[in-house]
Amino acid sequence: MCSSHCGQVGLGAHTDLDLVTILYQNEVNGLGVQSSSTGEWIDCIPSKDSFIVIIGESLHAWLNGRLKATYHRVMLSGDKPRYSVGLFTVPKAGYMIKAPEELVDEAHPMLYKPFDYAELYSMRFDASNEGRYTESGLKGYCV
Ligand SMILES: O=C(O)CCC(=O)C(=O)O
Ligand SMILES: [Fe+2]
Repeated sequence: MCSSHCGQVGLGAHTDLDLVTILYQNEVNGLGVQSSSTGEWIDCIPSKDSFIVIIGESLHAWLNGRLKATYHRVMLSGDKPRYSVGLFTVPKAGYMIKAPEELVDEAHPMLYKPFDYAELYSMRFDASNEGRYTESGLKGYCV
């Protein structure tokens, strides 16, 4: 059975800005991840005792694009409440995120200029919070 909000977006499509996010949810699904190759949305159906690991934009930049930041969203379904807790790993303010030399060469030019995570974060999550769902906070900020 599906209530009136079924199929509505609970949390819009976004990437996380941090390094890595670790999510744990109750047994009500709703999280979807987008395939970076096909654009297709894939329902995430974790087993009861598993964690979901999401690559954030900062790790994507630090690894000079070797891993992609995952677009994800939450869709509403059913009547049971969904609970989800997240551990967001973030660099301390003042530390610069910069791809190491080993990952930068002619075939892999540096994708992003070095940046301070705290500044990137405050740009996206300003008072309006509108930046939360911008395409990529990182691209606007430090390409
Ligand atoms: O509710 C979830 O499982 C995802 C939450 C999320 O993507 C976020 O807080 O950035
Ligand atoms: Fe997220």
